[in-house]
Amino acid sequence: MAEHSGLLGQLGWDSFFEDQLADDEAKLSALRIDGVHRARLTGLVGPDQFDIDLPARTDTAEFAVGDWVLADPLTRMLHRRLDRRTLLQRAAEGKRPPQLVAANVDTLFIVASCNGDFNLARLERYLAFANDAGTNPVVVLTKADMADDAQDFERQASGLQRGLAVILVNARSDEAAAALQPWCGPGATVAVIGSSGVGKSTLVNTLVGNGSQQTGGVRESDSKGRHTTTARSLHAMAGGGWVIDTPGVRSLNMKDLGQGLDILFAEITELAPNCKFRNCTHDHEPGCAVLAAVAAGTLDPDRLVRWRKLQAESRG
Ligand SMILES: Nc1nc2c(ncn2[C@@H]2O[C@H](COP(=O)(O)OP(=O)(O)OP(=O)(O)O)[C@@H](O)[C@H]2O)c(=O)[nH]1
Ligand SMILES: [Zn+2]
Repeated sequence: MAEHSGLLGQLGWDSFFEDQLADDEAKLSALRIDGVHRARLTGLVGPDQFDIDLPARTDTAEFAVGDWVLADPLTRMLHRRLDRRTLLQRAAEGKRPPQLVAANVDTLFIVASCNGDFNLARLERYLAFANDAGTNPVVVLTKADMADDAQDFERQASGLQRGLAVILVNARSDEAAAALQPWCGPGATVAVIGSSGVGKSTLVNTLVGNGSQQTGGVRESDSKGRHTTTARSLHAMAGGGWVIDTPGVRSLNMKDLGQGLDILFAEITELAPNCKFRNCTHDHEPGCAVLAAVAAGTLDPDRLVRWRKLQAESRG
């Protein structure tokens, strides 16, 4: 697969995927899935998009945009999907399995704006979701150009999780792309989530560049050399790397977000072993280290209330 290493690397290929190859798989092509349809998958090899030939009974619902697959280099017949580094998924109704939304996203830009819609509990849910998916969350606070005290929003968001990066931007300005460049660049994959109207489209357009919603010069041709038009889900960013923007990512809602709480609430998680009872709910129990921390003023009582609520939901 050496002949592809440059192009593959730009698409996000690295040793995590390379190490999964068996000896007899070295001659296969690696493609990055950029389109998942009912009976069809498309994948990128460098800048070229191909239809992937699917064996009978392949369920495309088992694939997500951002997945890496191996295929025959000539026929593009699917061989197998590689293990994922990260996976964004949505809770389904009832006992149905979760719906796959995007795979191998390195960084999730959680977008909120510096105005009356700003809501810490909502940000916590998005953070829990990012943690659960295995992605690195970065909070992007838009409309900083319209706020009287944008730093105050930044301060509040920064307190939500240890080591959390919080970036103030005007999503309409190219400076936003520069500020987010540490998480972009060749080989990086990002996705953007957040409530309606916070500036997700605006931010994606700024990251892609040139004011166009275009796709970074991706050519479209199927295995027979026919040109096809497919809604693109993986957009090349001007500074390198890819942003996944799909209806699936955009419509993630609160119901989908209730896991990954241990990382988000590390200050609570770390106190719990000091509680007298192993199954302490930090609500009323004697000898509770968490309640003691609240009483001592070292733990924010609002955080405990929100933790309890999310905890109950995630068990729900
Ligand atoms: N001044 C300013 N306006 C912004 C900024 N970000 C977004 N906007 C404006 O806010 C409005 C909503 O932005 P969108 O990008 O459509 O928001 P969205 O999150 O994609 O919204 P949905 O499609 O409903 O999910 C638009 O009019 C943008 O121009 C910003 O940082 N500063
Ligand atoms: Zn306790």
